[in-house]
Amino acid sequence: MLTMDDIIREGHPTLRKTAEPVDLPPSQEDQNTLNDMMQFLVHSQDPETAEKYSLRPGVGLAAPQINVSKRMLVMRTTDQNDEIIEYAFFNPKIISHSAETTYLDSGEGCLSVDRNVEGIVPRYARIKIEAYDADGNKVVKRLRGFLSIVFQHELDHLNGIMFYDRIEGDDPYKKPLPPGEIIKVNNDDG
Ligand SMILES: CC(C)(C)[C@H](NC(=O)Nc1cc(F)cc(F)c1)C(=O)N(CC(=O)NO)CC1CCCC1
Ligand SMILES: [Zn+2]
Repeated sequence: MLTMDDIIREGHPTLRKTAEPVDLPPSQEDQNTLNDMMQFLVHSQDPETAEKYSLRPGVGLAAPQINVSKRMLVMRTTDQNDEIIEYAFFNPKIISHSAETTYLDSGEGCLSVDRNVEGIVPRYARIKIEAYDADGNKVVKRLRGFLSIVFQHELDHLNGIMFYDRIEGDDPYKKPLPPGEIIKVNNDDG
């Protein structure tokens, strides 16, 4: 089973690489890896197992975080109706998104980051995604809310992006403008 020892931490070069697409239909090895990743989330969300193995309660995990530079990610969380939602995807991508952005008031953390980083992480509020499930079947889904945030955080890991890359350096708590706001541009040769 995967434990925190298998999760690489910031500074490890794999976290800054762009992960390679997975050949489809997926190999037995890639299917096993995706399953191991989902089991990590299941174990991390079970209080007894999490305590026994000192697991942080994960809601998402991307393959580069276990030093597998392949385009695979898993998510396990509850939706608006408090139902458990499990997504295990090969070659996920965002095919369209809202202009509107959203963010977690508490900011974000990461299983690969052993420190608190303050600040707003702007994410698209609603996204339409395309991916291939554990059996290699194409899925198209629309995500919003927390599910949308988790997916975007995990997808960033496939492109070598860490959540704090998206925090505005000068003003970490700067709230993103709602779409349609007039943005004043200084025409400095005017
Ligand atoms: C790093 C950790 C803090 C364990 C984080 N969990 C988390 O954010 N849980 C959470 C947040 C809520 F807003 C409400 C709630 F019920 C539970 C997490 O698993 N990840 C996954 C990760 O590091 N993937 O690479 C970080 C999250 C930050 C935003 C989305 C994923
Ligand atoms: Zn992360």
